[in-house]
Amino acid sequence: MRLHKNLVFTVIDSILAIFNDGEYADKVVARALKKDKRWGSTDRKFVAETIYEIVRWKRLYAEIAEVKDPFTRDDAWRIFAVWAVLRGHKLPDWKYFENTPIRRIKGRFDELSKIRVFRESIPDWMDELGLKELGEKNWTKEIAAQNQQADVILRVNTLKANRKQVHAMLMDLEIETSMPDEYPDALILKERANVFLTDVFKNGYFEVQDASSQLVAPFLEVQPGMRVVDTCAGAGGKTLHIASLMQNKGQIIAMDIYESKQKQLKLRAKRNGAFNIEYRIIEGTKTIKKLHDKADRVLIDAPCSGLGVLKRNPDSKWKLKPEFIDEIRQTQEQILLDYSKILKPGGKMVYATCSILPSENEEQIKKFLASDWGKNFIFIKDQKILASTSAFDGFYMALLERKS
Ligand SMILES: C[S@@+](CC[C@H](N)C(=O)[O-])C[C@H]1O[C@@H](n2cnc3c(N)ncnc32)[C@H](O)[C@@H]1O
Repeated sequence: MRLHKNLVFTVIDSILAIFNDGEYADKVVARALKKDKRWGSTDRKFVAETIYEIVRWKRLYAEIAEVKDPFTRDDAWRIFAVWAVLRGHKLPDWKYFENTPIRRIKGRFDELSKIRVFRESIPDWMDELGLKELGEKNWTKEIAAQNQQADVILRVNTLKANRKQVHAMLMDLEIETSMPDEYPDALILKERANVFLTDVFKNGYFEVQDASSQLVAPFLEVQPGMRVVDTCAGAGGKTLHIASLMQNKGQIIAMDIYESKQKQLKLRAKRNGAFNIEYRIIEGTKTIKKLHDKADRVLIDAPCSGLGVLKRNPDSKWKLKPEFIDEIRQTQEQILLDYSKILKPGGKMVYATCSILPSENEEQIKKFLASDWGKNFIFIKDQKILASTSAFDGFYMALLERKS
């Protein structure tokens, strides 16, 4: 594809906003795509994918381009030139590309590809953490897998239709999907498409949700008629899945500390036709105490480092800080102790994260079970999902039962 100036200018503006102004890549991409109504699907694809690729490979490209944070506009052009050369584009005769050292770029790429932090384009601290927690062999495979572009995966809303029906509805719109055996409600897009624009989406027949994430709600073993508390519901990816598994029978209490996320969940629930959800904002310990011993099932989809979902959020490589991971581990520990009290004796609870670090996952569960309160619980099973073994997001989930 020929490089078009207005598309490339948009990419340059966008990467500067992400790298220098700390903006989130998804928001910047959404804004960039609204810039010019005349752009066709190929143009939009170029803008979105190029921004994400440059974000993903920032450290490698900056090293090859010999530029350092914070980037000037000229630096951003040099980074772009590295991207273009490595992707095999013929550089147009624009002034920004004068004197681009094409052979040197390729040579530096070959050299730096021998060193993991550059090849996989990650900060040193992240590499050290991954090595310490997963060991050399697993970390090397895992970080490589997390640098692949993520598939677009849908979860069929079985309150409205079954998977075959939604597959057919999308086929009518020339959106081809596959139906993986191990994920009963999932449809995987064969080619990327903006599914949010379809009436099938607007009428609530599916949500976009990674395949690994789709394993969490079934892990909780919910049944229609139960009382289920989703303690960290956020915008409700898992709440909506639980609602469909419960066939709208029983009660779901969706909680979070942020009202803005709950607002999104309310809109999604309406679209999905999920009627059995009550909403609560956690304002302090009182909100939790009122629910002590009341639930058949509790889901703790805990806040975490997100180190299992770098495919989807490559800018986390640059935004995440080790201090944040230390803090979030403490939050996880506290949440497990506090929110597990919501469970009735005999009830079951799932603790889940989208992290691949044992210190946020199985080690948190071990610590909980060894605590005074944790002695009231039985460990039933857990599942550790790496992106390198599943081809989907990295996730962890553990099922515990409160003793009767
Ligand atoms: C992994 S996200 C949840 C994703 C959501 N369950 C879904 O499936 O879409 C973790 C959520 O925990 C919330 N959170 C952070 N600290 C919390 C706390 N102390 N109590 C409850 N929720 C908290 C965050 O606002 C965030 O929405």
